[in-house]
Parts: sequence; structure tokens; C-alpha cells
Amino acid sequence: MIIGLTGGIGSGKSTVARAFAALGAAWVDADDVAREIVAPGEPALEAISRRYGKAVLQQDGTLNRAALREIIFATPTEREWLESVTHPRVRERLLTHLERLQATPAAYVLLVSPLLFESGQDALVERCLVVDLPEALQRERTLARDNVSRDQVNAILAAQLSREKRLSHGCDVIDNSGDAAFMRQQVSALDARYRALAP
Ligand SMILES: CC(C)(COP(=O)(O)OP(=O)(O)OC[C@H]1O[C@@H](n2cnc3c(N)ncnc32)[C@H](O)[C@@H]1O)[C@@H](O)C(=O)NCCC(=O)NCCS
Ligand SMILES: Nc1ncnc2c1ncn2[C@@H]1O[C@H](COP(=O)(O)OP(=O)(O)OP(=O)(O)O)[C@@H](O)[C@H]1O
Repeated sequence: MIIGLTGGIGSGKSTVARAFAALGAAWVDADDVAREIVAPGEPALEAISRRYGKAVLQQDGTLNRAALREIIFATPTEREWLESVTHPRVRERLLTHLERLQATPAAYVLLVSPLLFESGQDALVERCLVVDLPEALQRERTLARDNVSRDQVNAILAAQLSREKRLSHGCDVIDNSGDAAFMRQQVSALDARYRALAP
């Protein structure tokens, strides 16, 4: 069984996924896969450097992620262009990872993705799970973790589904507005449910 674990920036997806993994779940993170497909030599990186030039490359030829982030969250059409290059490749690579993970003894597999619905990756999963919290807390946790401005966090939030729209998909929900113990308690209950449901 593949479960899509989603939530906006800084909602706590990786933290929640690690709690599931501690109980034996397997997982793949779409953000990690999005990094794989822009490694040096990959066609997506060539397309990005053709469009934006050297400004989006570091001295060693790897992607300057902060520079590209500035461009795409300032201009929605540029973000759409980048997604048209990256999302099909992320999806293809996710399928390979999921196939590999399904062959492991784990009872179920998590596909962790900030853009599960926005990118159509929900077609790859049988159930979905939303990590939910008030947007203000999401913003504060992101600002505490990342070296980004409040304006940029707001631009990223604006490019993602709203809390209400994400919840409207009828997924299971983890309330991550409390402490780690509260989160782990919910993970443990869901793990038992998923094990009972897994074929
Ligand atoms: C713009 C990039 C280079 C910025 O890299 P950076 O290292 O600063 O951030 P990182 O990749 O870790 O992403 C951080 C968070 O930003 C948000 N985010 C990233 N891309 C997008 C997007 N296209 N739309 C909305 N939110 C996004 C997500 O919440 C993500 O968890 C990178 O995010 C990217 O390549 N994005 C396009 C690919 C994509 O859509 N990835 C999302 C998973 S499929
Ligand atoms: N219940 C919690 N209480 C306090 N802090 C938390 C909690 N859950 C997560 N955090 C913190 O919030 C930040 C965001 O969490 P995490 O990195 O897991 O989110 P994410 O959804 O994977 O983020 P992104 O997709 O943006 O990479 C981290 O610094 C994490 O330690």
C-alpha cells in the first residue's frame, strides 16, 4: 500500500515520516527526488541553465538553488515553466523508487510530497495523509528552520494549496500543531490502522 503524505512548506512532513519510519514504514521524499533530477549531467539542469544562464549555477556546475528559488517564486509563469521541466521527471523517478520500496518487507510505503495534489502525484497513491497546522505556525517553523525572508515564505505559501483545499481531499489528518509526543501518538495510531489495511 502506498500512502501519499502531504502538507505545505514547513508543516512537518519529514519529521512525521521519520516517526513512521521508526515504526518500520518505508518512504521516499519528492523533494529529494527533485534534487536528483537536477544533478549535473541531467537534462533538466541543462534546460534550466539554457533558460537562466550562469546565474543559476555554482562554480562547480551544480544548481544554485537559492538563485532559482528567487526567480521562480517571484514570477508564477517561470515557476510553471520549471514545473513543466521537473514534474514529469520527478514522477518518472518516483515510480522507480516506489517499485523498489514495494519490494522491501515494509508493511506500507509513504510518498512524502509538498505538492501531492498540485503535481498530480496523488494518482500514484492509494490513500493520502495530510500534516495539518495553522498557516501562521507553518510560517514561523519555516522561518526558524530556513534562511529565507518572510516575503519569500509567503510567496511559497501562495504557490501551494491552501490549508482548506488540502483538507478538502478527504485524507487522513495528523494535527502537527502540538509537541513531538502528540505527533508520535497520532503516528502510532495511524501505523496500526495502515498495518491492518495493508494487503
Ligand atoms: C526552486 C528550488 C530549486 C528551491 O530549492 P530549495 O533547496 O531552496 O528548496 P527545496 O527544494 O528544499 O524545497 C523547499 C520547499 O519549497 C516548496 N516548493 C518547492 N518547489 C515548489 C513549487 N514548484 N511550488 C510550490 N512550492 C514549492 C516545497 O514546500 C518544498 O518542500 C526547488 O524547490 C525546485 O527545484 N523546485 C521545483 C521542483 C518542485 O516542484 N519540487 C517540489 C517537489 S515535486
Ligand atoms: N510538532 C512539532 N513541534 C515543534 N517543531 C516541529 C514539530 N514538527 C516539526 N517541527 C519543526 O518544524 C520544522 C519543519 O519540519 P519539517 O522539516 O519536518 O517539515 P517539512 O514539511 O518536511 O518541510 P519542507 O517540505 O519544507 O522541507 C523543522 O524545523 C522541524 O524540526
